Amino acid sequence: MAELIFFSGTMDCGKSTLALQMDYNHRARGRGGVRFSRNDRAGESRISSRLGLETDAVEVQDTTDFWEEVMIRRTRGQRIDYLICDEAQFYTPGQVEQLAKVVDEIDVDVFAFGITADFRTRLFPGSQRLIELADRVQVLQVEALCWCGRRATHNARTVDGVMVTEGAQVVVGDVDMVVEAAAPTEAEHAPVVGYETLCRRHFMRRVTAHGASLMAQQDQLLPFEVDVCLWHGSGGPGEPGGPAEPRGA
Ligand SMILES: Nc1ncnc2c1ncn2[C@@H]1O[C@H](COP(=O)(O)OP(=O)(O)O)[C@@H](O)[C@H]1O
Ligand SMILES: Cc1cn([C@H]2C[C@H](O)[C@@H](COP(=O)(O)O)O2)c(=O)[nH]c1=O
Repeated sequence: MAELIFFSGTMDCGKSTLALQMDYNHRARGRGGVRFSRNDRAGESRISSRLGLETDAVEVQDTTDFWEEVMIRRTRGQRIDYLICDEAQFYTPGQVEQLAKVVDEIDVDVFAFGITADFRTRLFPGSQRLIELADRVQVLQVEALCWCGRRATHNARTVDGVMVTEGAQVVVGDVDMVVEAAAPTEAEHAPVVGYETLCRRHFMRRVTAHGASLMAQQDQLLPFEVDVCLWHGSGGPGEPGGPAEPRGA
C-alpha cells in the first residue's frame, strides 16, 4: 500500500541527498517517478545535494496541482509509482492535501523532504500539513551539529553574520555563507543572508559560531571580569531579543 512519508530535519542534514538516493533506488528497480522541488539553492527546476549530486526536477509553483500532474502523465502512458518532493516546506497546505489524495486514491508513494521550522522556530505551513497528514514522519539519522557539538535542532538566520529573528519567512540561502571581511561602501552593500544550525540552548541564547568565537577571543584578551557587549539585540541578558550569556555560553 502506498505511503506519504515526510523525511524531515534541520538544514544541511542530508535530505536532498536522500531524495536523490531514493529516486535512484526506485528507478533502478523499474519503478517510475517524478521529481519535484521548489526554490532549490541551485536554481529553478533542480534538486541539489551538498555532496555534489544535482539533477533536474519539476519546479512547484503556487498553481501546481499534484493530482493533475500525475493524471496528465498517466494519460500520456507514463508510469508513475512514486513522487519525490524536495523542499516540501515551501509547498502550500492545499498541495500537501493533493499529495495525500494521490497516495490514497491512486496508490502512488509520496516521499517528501523538508525542514519543519523556520528561523523563528515556527512551522512552515507546508510542513505543518505534512506532519498532520503523513503516514510517517521520519527524522533523518545524520545529525547536523551545533558549533558546541550538540545535535542541531534549529535553523538560525544571520544577516551579515548577526543572528536575526525578524524578516520574511522565505529567503533562499545556505549554511556556511562567507561574510565579506572588507566592508563595501553603503551604496554597494547588499546584506548577506546565511543560515546556521544550532542546538536549542544556543538558538535561544542567540550564540552563533561567530559570536562564540568573539566571546572566546574576549575571554583571552581581558585580564579581569568586565561587562562585554557582543550582541545586537535590544533586551538585557536572558531577555527576549537580548544577548547571549557573555560567559559559559
Ligand atoms: N564534502 C563533503 N564530504 C562529505 N559529506 C559532505 C560534504 N559536504 C556535505 N556533506 C554532507 O552532506 C550533508 C548535506 O546534504 P544535503 O542533502 O545538501 O542536505 P539538506 O538537503 O538536508 O540541506 C551534510 O550534513 C554532510 O553530511
Ligand atoms: C530556516 C529557513 C530556511 N529557508 C530556506 C533556506 C534554504 O534555501 C531552504 C532550506 O534548504 P536545505 O536544503 O534544507 O538546506 O530553506 C527559508 O526560506 N526560511 C527559513 O526560515
